Amino acid sequence: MLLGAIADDFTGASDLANTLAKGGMKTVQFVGVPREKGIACDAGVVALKTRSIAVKDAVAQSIEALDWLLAQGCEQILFKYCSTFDSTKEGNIGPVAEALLDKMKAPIAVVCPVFPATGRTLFDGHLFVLGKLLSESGMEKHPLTPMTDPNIQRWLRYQTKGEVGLVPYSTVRQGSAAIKTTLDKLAGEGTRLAVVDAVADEDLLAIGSAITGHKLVTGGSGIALGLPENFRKAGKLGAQGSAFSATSGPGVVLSGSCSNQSRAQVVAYTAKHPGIHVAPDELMSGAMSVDRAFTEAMQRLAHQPMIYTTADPAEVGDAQKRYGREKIAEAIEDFFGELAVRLAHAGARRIVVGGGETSGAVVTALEIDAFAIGPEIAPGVPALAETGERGLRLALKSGNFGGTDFYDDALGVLGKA
Ligand SMILES: Nc1ncnc2c1ncn2[C@@H]1O[C@H](COP(=O)(O)OP(=O)(O)OP(=O)(O)O)[C@@H](O)[C@H]1O
Ligand SMILES: O=C(O)[C@@H](O)C(=O)CO
Repeated sequence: MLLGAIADDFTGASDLANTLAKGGMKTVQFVGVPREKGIACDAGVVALKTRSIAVKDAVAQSIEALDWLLAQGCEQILFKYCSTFDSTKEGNIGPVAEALLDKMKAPIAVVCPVFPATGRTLFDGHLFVLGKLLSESGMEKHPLTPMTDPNIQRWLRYQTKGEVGLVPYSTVRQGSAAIKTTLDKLAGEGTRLAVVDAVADEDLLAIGSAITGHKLVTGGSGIALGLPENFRKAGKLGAQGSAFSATSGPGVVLSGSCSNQSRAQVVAYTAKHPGIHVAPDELMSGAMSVDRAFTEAMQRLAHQPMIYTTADPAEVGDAQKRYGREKIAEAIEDFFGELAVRLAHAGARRIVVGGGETSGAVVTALEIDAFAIGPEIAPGVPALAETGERGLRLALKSGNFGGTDFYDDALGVLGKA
């Protein structure tokens, strides 16, 4: 294993695995830190669910993943977080990045959430989503990590002990040598994390080349664009090949994401397929349960039903006020996890999930060990094949990824009924 990645959520892990596989690295996505040695591959992506947990737990789990990846021989480690920098002022990106730097005795790491294919760009340290400032993009209403400040340097400073630097776009556009010189200078001054501007894939390729040999890299999946080439140039990449193949069997969609794009996707999908809406009040009162949702889904299984809690920000806010943000999130995630297990047991073979936390809950409950990476369904979302005997096919969609018809497209790429 040459490149080891630690992803703070499951959709993010498959987003990164997609970029690395497309870049020509044989890539495997692991669910949590494996207990055994890894499957032979160029890049191993360990998917954690550390985005919204307590800082000390996020740090401990990330260090455990780091130790395992280093033991597999990884030369470079990538800490993958969200392209919308999902975190609170209290953590977790800064503390995890600093702990990884310390453990690896690395002088500096870049911080680059940029992902141009999905409209995430960074200029003067300010993050934009499809041309809108992060804090005006809808992300300011995120159920768990509302992003109310678009200035990534400032946001990260709340979270870190050390200084956070900036490599501005004026440097990035001069190319890889200028970026490297600036990063070396910042490192010499004691800066350990440097936010790096980028607006296009070619900027990410230049940054990728500038950070050849950096022990730690941090960012969204875009920062990985240029990394396979570094290993290729060094003659370290073998023949590529994916263990993914499509399957046949019933398909279901589980949507727990409440993002703008997810809401549009749910409307589009339920116009053509059965939709089973799960309201927080019904779930908390017991009027809706895993049993009931399962029965309703099974009656409609031939039509690829969607079970969803997706709701608009006012409804989410209401539920959070009534039950507490964490309590309602946990109840919904447990619900989706248990439901996925029941559906898989009853024959569902293709499962598409919307939302990172939701995907984490589902994949963990299904006790999947690892995934082979298949074709890209939409930017940032590959088809996945469980490596174990059961061989479920999944797609884990980040909240704001994919076009309006993503769910139909995804089930089609995973196989047929
Ligand atoms: N109706 C609802 N009311 C309150 N909370 C909800 C509701 N529906 C879902 N949630 C919770 O909101 C969170 C949504 O987060 P999730 O990561 O799944 O989606 P996302 O943030 O849009 O996706 P991503 O992180 O991939 O961008 C989950 O914890 C989920 O349980
Ligand atoms: O970077 C992104 O936007 C996604 O991979 C993600 O992490 C969303 O959960």
